[in-house]
Amino acid sequence: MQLYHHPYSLDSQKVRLALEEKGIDYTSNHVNPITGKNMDASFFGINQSAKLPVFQNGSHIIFDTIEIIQYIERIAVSLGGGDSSFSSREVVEWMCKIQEWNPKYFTLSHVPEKYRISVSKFIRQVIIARMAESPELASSYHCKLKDAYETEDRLGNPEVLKRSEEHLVRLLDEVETKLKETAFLAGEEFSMADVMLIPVLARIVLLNLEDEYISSRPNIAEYWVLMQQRPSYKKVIGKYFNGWRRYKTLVKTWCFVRFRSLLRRY
Ligand SMILES: N[C@@H](CCC(=O)N[C@@H](CS)C(=O)NCC(=O)O)C(=O)O
Repeated sequence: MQLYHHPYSLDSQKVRLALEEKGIDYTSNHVNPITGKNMDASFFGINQSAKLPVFQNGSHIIFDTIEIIQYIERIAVSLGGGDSSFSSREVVEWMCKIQEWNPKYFTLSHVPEKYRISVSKFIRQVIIARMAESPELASSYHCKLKDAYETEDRLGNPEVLKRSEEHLVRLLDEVETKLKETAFLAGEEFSMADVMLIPVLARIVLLNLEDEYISSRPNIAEYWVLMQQRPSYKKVIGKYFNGWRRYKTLVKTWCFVRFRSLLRRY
């Protein structure tokens, strides 16, 4: 089984947490969207949305995060390990609710403009270069290019950012109320609903917004401390984003983009 993912990608983190929690072995393939690796024809040819994660088991390829997690559950049940069961309706409802919040505009609006504009310009150049190399994929590359320009436009619209923030606040308020009653999001047991929520909280922390969104909600704050102690969290997220490593990962990616841009090597 192959997983195409990146440690920065929030949906990739959800799938990797599920794989770790269920104890499923897989081959890990890093595809960094910030350096435009998702636009390489070898990856883009099988996934013309260029989005991560992608899960492949033989000829079976899945692109949707929730579908991948449900497939992982089926594998775990067929292997019959310790914690192997299907998600209840309540768990699936929470999974869908969390997946409805798109972190894209919220994240980009908190990245300093200087970095955001350079990366966006770099990615557009990468798309143009890949389009010239693989003309048979030109129409799909063209869609990605259009998407990149639209993202920039939408980031200039305060309404878009306001809606994204309001959506996150509604979600967190609902989570806060639920965690007053139960230890985990969908009851007294850890579930795939928690797997979906942990990367959202980790993203908030990565953007230095913990005080505003987490510390101000005591039940989430307590839950977050516990979640960070799980081995799956440490392996999938903590390892990349704790202490100095957080800067190492970011600086490495930024240097790659700057260097390639200076050399005009896309
Ligand atoms: N297929 C995914 C989409 C996941 C997604 O939006 N991935 C982001 C990273 S978390 C991505 O790959 N963005 C790169 C791009 O759009 O080019 C789903 O479950 O909805």
